[in-house]
Amino acid sequence: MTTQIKLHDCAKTFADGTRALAPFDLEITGGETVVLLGPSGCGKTTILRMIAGLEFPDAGGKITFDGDDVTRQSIEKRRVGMVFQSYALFPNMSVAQNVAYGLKVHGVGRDERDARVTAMLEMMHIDMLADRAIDQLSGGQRQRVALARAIAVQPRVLLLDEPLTALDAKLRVRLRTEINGLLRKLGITAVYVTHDQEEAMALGDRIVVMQKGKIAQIGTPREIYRKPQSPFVADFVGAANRLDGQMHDGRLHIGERVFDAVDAFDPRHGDIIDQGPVELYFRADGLSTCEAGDADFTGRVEAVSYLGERLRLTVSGIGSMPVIVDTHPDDVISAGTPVHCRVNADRLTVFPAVAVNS
Ligand SMILES: Nc1ncnc2c1ncn2[C@@H]1O[C@H](COP(=O)(O)OP(=O)(O)OP(=O)(O)O)[C@@H](O)[C@H]1O
Repeated sequence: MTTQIKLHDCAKTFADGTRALAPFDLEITGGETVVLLGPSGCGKTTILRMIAGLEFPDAGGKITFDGDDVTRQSIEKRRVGMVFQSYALFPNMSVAQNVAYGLKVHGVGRDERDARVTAMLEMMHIDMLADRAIDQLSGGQRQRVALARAIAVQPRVLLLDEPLTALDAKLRVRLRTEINGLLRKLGITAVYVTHDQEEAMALGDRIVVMQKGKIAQIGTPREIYRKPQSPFVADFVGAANRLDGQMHDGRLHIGERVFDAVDAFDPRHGDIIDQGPVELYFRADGLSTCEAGDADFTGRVEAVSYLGERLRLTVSGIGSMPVIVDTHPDDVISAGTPVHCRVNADRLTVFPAVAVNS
């Protein structure tokens, strides 16, 4: 059984007058994992807390679970499981007691409780830690306990607020993979808050990119990555490069060069940009190094970083700011030398220049 969540016209103004969220609509399909992604203070946690029943939307907002109006329902009635950045475990109870706690509160009998605790601990690979005290666990182990505890009560919805932020990078990636597997296996509806773009891509069926209390874009990881609808989204999901250009009769001009196969779609109006100044956003794969004869531009290598599977060049002289270009890790290129680059026009995202600061 999976739960569909709908938020309709939900805004949030706090008692001190802070407008944390402008009115928005969001539909989460049963069994789906939706990731709320955005910089600090954009309203991610506030949305999560509204779904949990820890905050209520301003008058006029409505939240439903499978069509049932839960807008004013308390957290206890909503049957949500929550996992936070800080583990919020009971330090004076063992691992097993922590996981059993919610079941006890829900009136689950002893035998069933023991069976479920065992199953949860096995699922999270912490069955050998059942009798340990919480303060004898590593950060990663604690977060596994927190997950086991949240899932044990078979919630309708699982809410996760930056659960991996406190962990080191390697553990974060490992636990992220495990959480991903777990969410697929359980088929539970999940809402996951993070400011980490990579984590959002890895976990989300869909990603909701937030900007200053508003939804900037909703889409699959692929859509968000390849078709960002604003410079903000492009920038936030890692399009570090920017060039200025001009559209003339549907063709893209960058300096002296002209490109035909460019998807110059204005996301604000839904029409094609034929004319006028544009800003181009792209990742390292928007440019490739090449022979002089194939080059669109020749720049100068400012810095070289060896990243193992690729060599990353910082190149000046192509636009007003240096651009990042990746090349083969075995290439021998040193700072201070000229480099020839070809534009991969299908990797560019084009925005009207006027949208840059919006
Ligand atoms: N109880 C409150 N009273 C007043 N303002 C609040 C309250 N809780 C949050 N805010 C404000 O609402 C805005 C959104 O906060 P929220 O915690 O949802 O952001 P966030 O995107 O989750 O940020 P972070 O990643 O830093 O946790 C912020 O400006 C925050 O300061």
